[in-house]
Formats: sequence, structure tokens, C-alpha cells
Amino acid sequence: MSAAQTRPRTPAKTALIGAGGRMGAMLCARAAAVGLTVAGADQPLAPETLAAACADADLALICVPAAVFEEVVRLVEPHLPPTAVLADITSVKERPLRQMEKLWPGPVVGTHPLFGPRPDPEADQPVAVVPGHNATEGHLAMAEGFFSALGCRTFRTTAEKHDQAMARIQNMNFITNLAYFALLAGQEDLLPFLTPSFRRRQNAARKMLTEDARLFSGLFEANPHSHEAVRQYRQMLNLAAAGDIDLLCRRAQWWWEDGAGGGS
Ligand SMILES: O=C(O)C(=O)C[C@]1(C(=O)O)C=C[C@@H](O)C=C1
Repeated sequence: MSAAQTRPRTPAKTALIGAGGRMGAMLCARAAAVGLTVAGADQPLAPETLAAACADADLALICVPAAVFEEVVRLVEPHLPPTAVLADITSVKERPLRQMEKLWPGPVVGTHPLFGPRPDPEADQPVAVVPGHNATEGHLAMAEGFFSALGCRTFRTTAEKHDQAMARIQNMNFITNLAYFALLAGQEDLLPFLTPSFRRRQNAARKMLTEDARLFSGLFEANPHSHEAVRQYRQMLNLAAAGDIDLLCRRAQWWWEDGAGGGS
């Protein structure tokens, strides 16, 4: 936390929309477990349901997929008290922030918990926090307070920096696995040759390319920086094709140097 940042402030009441979804249910349960007042709402988002959830809320957290995000904000917004902070947890930040700012004249804050619905309770649980329009220090501190109360670590960034980072961390992680396993798919002649290191990579990629493939494809499409990240990766492949493997190895070592990439 920088000197200019206010201490996290716990919201008096949080309306959590999408409480039946995997992330929404996890956040609701954890918030209730630490004594926060949370009113969850899920489909069908009838006016009465939303009115009850949003009454007196000082924070509304939208936890719904990007595909229905704008439609849900339209339904929620008329029920919010005028001073409520409207926030989201979407894995991209530029587009949802624009959508919230278009529909809600009050304070807007974007967040992205950088973990899934079943995080290791012992692990660091970082949450990116992005100031949107009309968000004062106090409003940001409230969104941060929600996540701090759950034991998460918050840090601030901008929507553009966030999406540029996620294009490389999340989307390229997916795309490089996808391209590699798509390339080798159906080549039965390879099966007798599989090695332990190949199997380690195959195991590491399994969840991402099977049960989570639609999630990651959606994140790739929703991020305006995905294609640029693919072009940068292609430059690395060009170096490999030209035989500059030592150069690539030296660069890659950064991740395992002391005090650098934080890898183990
Ligand atoms: O927990 C998982 O398995 C996840 O895939 C979570 C994961 C990721 O690791 O990329 C996926 C989407 C969210 O934006 C944040 C984290």
C-alpha cells in the first residue's frame, strides 16, 4: 500500500450479483464467514430480488460472465443507492469499466481476483484494483476492504496495464498450450515416444484445455491486447527458427534467478 492510499474500509453491506456462480458463491461464503454483511442475488434477476439485495448497499459487486455483463448492470443499476460503489470481478478490465461507467453515474471500481473459485487457502491471493470514474480514495478503500477482510492482498493498477498484463500472463499461457497440443493432436505415431517431461506439460495443461477451454477462449477474445501478445510470441518462435536458442535460454533464466521472477 502506498503512502497516499487509505486503509481498507469494510463495506457496511455488499450486494453480490451472480451469487450462484462459482466465483460469486465462493466470495459470498467467505465474506459471510468473516462476518461481512452480504446480500447475494442470482438468476432470475427479478426487480424484487434486486431491490432487496441492493437496498442500503454501499458496495455492489457484479460477478457474472462478460457475455451478460452489460445486461446485468442495466438490471442492477436502478436499484442501487446513489452513493453505492459499483464494482466487478471480470478477468478483463477495459471493457467492463467502460460498460459500468456508461450506465452508472456513481463511483465505479474494477477488480480482478487473480485466482479461481477454489484457491489454495495458504496461497497469496492477489486482487487487482482499478479506479473507475468518480471513485475517491474512500470508494477504492471500500472495494479493497471487501477483499482484505477475506484475507486477499489488493494492489492498484489501470485497466490498460491490467489487460496488457493479462494478455501475456493468462492468454498467452493458454494460447501457447493450445497451439502446441493442437499441433500434435491426432498424431498416433507419437504415442510410443512420450517422455516424462512431455507428460508433465500435458498434465499441467489438462484443466486449462479441457474444462476451462471456453473460459480462456472468452478471455482471449475479450482482451484487446491478445493479438499483440501473439505477435510478440511469434518473434520468439522466429528466434528459435533462426537457431538463437542460447539467447532464448538466457532470457528465460530470468524466471528462476534469485529476486527476479519469483519462481521456485
Ligand atoms: O483456478 C484456476 O484453475 C484458474 O484457471 C483461475 C484463473 C487462472 O489461473 O488463470 C482463471 C481466471 C481468473 O481470471 C483468474 C485465475
